Amino acid sequence: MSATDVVADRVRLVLASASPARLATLRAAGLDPEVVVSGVDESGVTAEQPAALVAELARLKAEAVDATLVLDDRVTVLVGCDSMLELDGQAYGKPHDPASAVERWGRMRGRSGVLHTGHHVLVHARGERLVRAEVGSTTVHFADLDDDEVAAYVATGEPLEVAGSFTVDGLGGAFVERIEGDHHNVVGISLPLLRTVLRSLGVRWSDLWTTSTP
Ligand SMILES: Nc1nc2c(ncn2[C@@H]2O[C@H](COP(=O)(O)OP(=O)(O)OP(=O)(O)O)[C@@H](O)[C@H]2O)c(=O)[nH]1
Repeated sequence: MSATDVVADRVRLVLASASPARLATLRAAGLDPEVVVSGVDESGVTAEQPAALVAELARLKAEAVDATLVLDDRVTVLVGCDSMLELDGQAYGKPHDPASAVERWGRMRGRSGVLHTGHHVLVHARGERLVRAEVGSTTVHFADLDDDEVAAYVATGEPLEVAGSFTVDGLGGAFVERIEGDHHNVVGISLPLLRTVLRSLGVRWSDLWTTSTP
């Protein structure tokens, strides 16, 4: 299947993620994915390295949703993702509770970590099932917050349910001094990485733009 075989009105894009940030990122880029949440229990999954962990979790999510899809004659593109912050060799997902968020910021502030996002991409076309997985990694340099700023940020609740206890595009933006690598990879899905992966699987990025693109 060549890239020219895929045309915008015959591509179904499925985002296997509950992440509002991933959905918003894809929509802002002119795509209109169908969201199917995997419900995968991430708690028991382990891996040697943080990058391998996000790759495995992205795979589990994508495969879980793929198993439920009813394919039709359209090309179906399915994307599963997982993000974690690597700090001192350890992988950190969502802190969930304020005490954990405060403790982590105590170790993040004034230092840098690597936000890894696993991308697991499946393409169904002409009876073929193509797969490619890649991990995007972005170095994030954190501001040296004082204790009051950490407390105030945690009190907003934002850090509790995001990987690494921070956002680069939300309230946490003021606490990210610079990054080395892709911005959207930090948010939760790397657009340039996805473009490259899809092209290698015969899907042209511009064919995914919806006709309703503003
Ligand atoms: N807006 C924003 N969200 C972030 C940022 N960093 C991490 N996140 C979010 O943190 C969450 C990481 O948890 P994941 O397990 O990867 O994804 P999830 O939200 O639980 O959704 P699933 O893919 O269904 O598991 C994702 O929703 C990311 O979009 C950021 O800088 N900005």
